[in-house]
Amino acid sequence: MLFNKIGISSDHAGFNIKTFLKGELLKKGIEVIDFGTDSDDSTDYPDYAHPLAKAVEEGECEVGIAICGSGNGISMTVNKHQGIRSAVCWNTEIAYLARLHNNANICALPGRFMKQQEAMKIVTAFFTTGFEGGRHKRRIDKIPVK
Ligand SMILES: O=C(CO)[C@H](O)[C@H](O)COP(=O)(O)O
Repeated sequence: MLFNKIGISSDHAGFNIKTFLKGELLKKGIEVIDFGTDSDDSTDYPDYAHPLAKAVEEGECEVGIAICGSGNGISMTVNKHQGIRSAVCWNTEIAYLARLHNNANICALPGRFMKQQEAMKIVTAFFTTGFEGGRHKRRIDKIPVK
């Protein structure tokens, strides 16, 4: 893994996968900061997305994992933060490209559409891939609204 301090958050639909991923990452000796939610009771994903995004933006966490049912709502929310590039990663190739080409700093997962082991393979691809830079750096520099 390229990162040692990871933030994680989810809504109720992502809670089970969050719990599983957190356990697996801790077993690997990675520090995990959990921004909730803390059960599968119905919640609103922005309440957990914004604290994660802030922590990644401010450097408290190097990168993050954000999980809701489809991955879309929580990814839309964290992407409102200027310093965040979140990608919905639904397979290992997309996760690899999100890092290699987009230098994504949050891996968003569709918790209702993947099994736990699949989610772990996806975050492993994300957290073991570096940014290629070059032409991709020029492009990501053009993403922020001036
Ligand atoms: O995927 C999501 C947002 O993108 C949410 O997890 C989903 O909308 C929650 O739905 P419900 O309140 O019906 O459990």
